Parts: sequence; structure tokens; C-alpha cells
Amino acid sequence: MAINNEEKQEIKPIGHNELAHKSLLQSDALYQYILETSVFPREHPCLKELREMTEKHPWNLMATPADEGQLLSMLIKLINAKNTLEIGVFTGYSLLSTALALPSDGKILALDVSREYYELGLPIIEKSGVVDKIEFREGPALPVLDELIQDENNNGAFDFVFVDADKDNYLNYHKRVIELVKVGGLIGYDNTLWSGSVAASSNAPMLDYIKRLRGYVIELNKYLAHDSRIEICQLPVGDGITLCRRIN
Ligand SMILES: C[S@@+](CC[C@H](N)C(=O)[O-])C[C@H]1O[C@@H](n2cnc3c(N)ncnc32)[C@H](O)[C@@H]1O
Repeated sequence: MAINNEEKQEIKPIGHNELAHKSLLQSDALYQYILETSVFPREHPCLKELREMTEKHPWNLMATPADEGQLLSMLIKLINAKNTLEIGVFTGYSLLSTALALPSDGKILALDVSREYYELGLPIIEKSGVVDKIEFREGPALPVLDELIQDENNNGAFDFVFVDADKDNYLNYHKRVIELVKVGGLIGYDNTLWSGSVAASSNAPMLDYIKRLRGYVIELNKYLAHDSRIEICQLPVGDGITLCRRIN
């Protein structure tokens, strides 16, 4: 697990109460404006219900914020994605955003070490009518990716991959996911600005879990910047998302 239980205790008192408010934007009013003019008027009722349920969870900080969910949905539709992979599900906000954006014959392979988290959101996902698109597998993601790579039919099989799990494994995920995504397909790495800490000096005050994992995020960002197999675009949405389009 990227964030241990002790560190989760540390997050609790200052955790975001509303996951829609997880943003690097300095102005809360401006962020609220974005939500109210762009995201909320079009948010699917089941996504709203899932978000409001997740906001009450003590570790709601982990959930994908609503504006980022909207971005994922737009990207999936723009690239006509059909076969997708998600690493890091939690209660399922990004998962449901993806499932709703996919065509009726679309598929998501969803990986998480915790079925318990997934099952919190599952009744709402079932209500949305898109649960048949989802194959959930419980357990660490790396062995599943290794297993997928063994089968050459999976080479380039995915149109879209969203990685939002243990930051200390992102580079390991990249080395596998790059083979699984098709040329022209897209990978999104979440939290690549890591609360803005990637641009702070190493002795700046920061929460322990931010400090401990910051080096992994910086290493990933350097790697992606020079990986000739992809072109990238890093956006300050949510906690930062790096989009990687496989080019060869
Ligand atoms: C940031 S949350 C995912 C948030 C989710 N995308 C959403 O929209 O709410 C990270 C998730 O990664 C899972 N995770 C942590 N380590 C993992 C691993 N090695 N393999 C698979 N999942 C892992 C955690 O259980 C947690 O649910």
C-alpha cells in the first residue's frame, strides 16, 4: 500500500471533507465556479450519489475529484476507447466515470488490493446500469499485469489505462502498461504533482506520506519526460494528471 495506516491517521484531521474540492487551484471560489458551471450540471445522478457517499468516508482524500472524472470521461469518448484498464479503484468514482463514458460493449479491467472499498460503491454502480462493463480483480496489480503481458494477445489490447494506486510502483506499472496499451492509446497517471510537493524544496514542511512518496513521483515524471515511446501532457487537474499517448 502506498499510504500506510499511520499516515492515514495523519491525513484524517486535515483530509478534504468534500472530494469535489481536491484541487491544486489556489482559489477555492474559482474551483467552485468550475464545478458549478461545468461539472455538476452534467454529473450523472449515480456519480453524484457515489461522490456524496465517498465524501463521508474518512479516507475520501484518495478519491478522484469530480472535475478529473469529467476529464476522464471526455478523453475516453474522444479516443473512442472500448477496452480499458484501471489500477486503483477505491470506492469507484473514476471507475464509474469510465464505465458511463464507454460504449455499451466497452470493458474495464479494474484492479485493487481491496474488494472492501470497491463494494462500498458497488450498489450505486449496479444502479447505474453499467456494472456489466466491469471486471474487478482483487489483489496487488503488478502480478496481474505480469500475467497479462505473458499473453501476447494482450499486447496493445487496451485503448485507455488509468493508474491511480501505490505511487512507489508507478514506474513498475509504466514498464508493463506501455506494452498493454495500443499505439495511439492513452495512459493517465494520477497525482503526478503530488500536492505540489514535486516543485517544493526537499526540506519544505510537508505531511509524512507526501514526503515519503515524493521521490517516486519525481522519478516517474523524469522518466516519462524522456520516454521516446510516448508523448506526454501534464495537467494541473486534481492532484496533477500526466497523459501519455503511446506513439511507438
Ligand atoms: C487513490 S485510491 C484510487 C482512487 C480511485 N481511482 C477513485 O476514483 O476513487 C488508490 C487505490 O489503490 C489501491 N492500491 C494500493 N496499492 C495497490 C496495489 N499494489 N495494487 C492494486 N491496488 C492498490 C488502494 O486500495 C486504493 O483503493
